[in-house]
Amino acid sequence: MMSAQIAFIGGGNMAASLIGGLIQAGHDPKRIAVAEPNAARRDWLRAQFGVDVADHASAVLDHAQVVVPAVKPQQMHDVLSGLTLPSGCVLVSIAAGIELATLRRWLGDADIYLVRTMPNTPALLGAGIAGLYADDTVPAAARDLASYVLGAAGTCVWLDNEAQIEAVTAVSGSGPAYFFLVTEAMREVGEKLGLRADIASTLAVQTFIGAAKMAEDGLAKQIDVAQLRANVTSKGGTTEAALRHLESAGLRAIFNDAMHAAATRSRELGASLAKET
Ligand SMILES: NC(=O)C1=CN([C@@H]2O[C@H](COP(=O)(O)OP(=O)(O)OC[C@H]3O[C@@H](n4cnc5c(N)ncnc54)[C@H](O)[C@@H]3O)[C@@H](O)[C@H]2O)C=CC1
Ligand SMILES: O=C(O)[C@@H]1CCC=N1
Repeated sequence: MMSAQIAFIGGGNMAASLIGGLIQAGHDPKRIAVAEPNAARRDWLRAQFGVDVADHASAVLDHAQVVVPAVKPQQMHDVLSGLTLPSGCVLVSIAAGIELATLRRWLGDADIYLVRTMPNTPALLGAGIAGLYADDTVPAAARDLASYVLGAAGTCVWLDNEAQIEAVTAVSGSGPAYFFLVTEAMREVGEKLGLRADIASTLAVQTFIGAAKMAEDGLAKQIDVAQLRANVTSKGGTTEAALRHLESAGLRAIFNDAMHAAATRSRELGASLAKET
């Protein structure tokens, strides 16, 4: 698998995260080719990763065993409908919302295997998690290639049905942003409480990192995050005062609404793009 030729169409945030993960896992950068229309971004990709870059998709598809279109969902139809894909390759979709049936329609009668996935940006550091789905027509070898590309950048979870990708999008695809927002808020309040900006920022980010490491350790040792939270919360203490406020202000309901909005948006995106094309 380390010798697989992998083509990315689009070299933006998510492509860079997956490429970073692959290279960190030892994949030869010369066996990764990226098509990216933006010249400054091409220079950055070359300098950062040592991968082959081109300005056009057709220039990166030669001998590709895996093709990852990493453009915005709204650009996907134009990009895919103009492509001649190598026969037998695996197309790994990372696009939010777009259903396999729509992708298949856009690709016409291309003789390829389709895998729909939802990764996340911590892939850049090998700390990603992705949900993957393929239908019964996709053989094990093709699934293994998709697992290799996303697994190089973190953990892979295969799903039972395609609709579950929407839930994955709401939890882990968009999820890093929720934690970043909380960290931003904590940093701002730290300043309001009298800390220097740089100190508030370091405290908030390092707390996020420390809590994430404890949660990871808990996952391995089967200590639930609710238990970890309880361990911080002394009876009658400061954490209890803060958590009581978060709970009574409806934090769980806010997350419920926010994550349902993400899942709904995924469905809407898919439906509107399917209708337009
Ligand atoms: N950013 C994230 O956290 C995640 C994004 N995704 C999915 O990844 C895909 C890409 O998203 P981002 O990387 O965030 O977007 P982005 O905007 O950072 O990257 C898109 C890249 O595609 C390039 N591009 C535009 N037209 C092109 C064309 N015709 N041919 C080749 N390249 C072209 C752009 O110049 C840009 O560099 C989307 O479909 C999104 O749903 C999935 C999971 C997480
Ligand atoms: O915001 C988005 O649409 C993409 C998909 C998941 C994370 N970013």
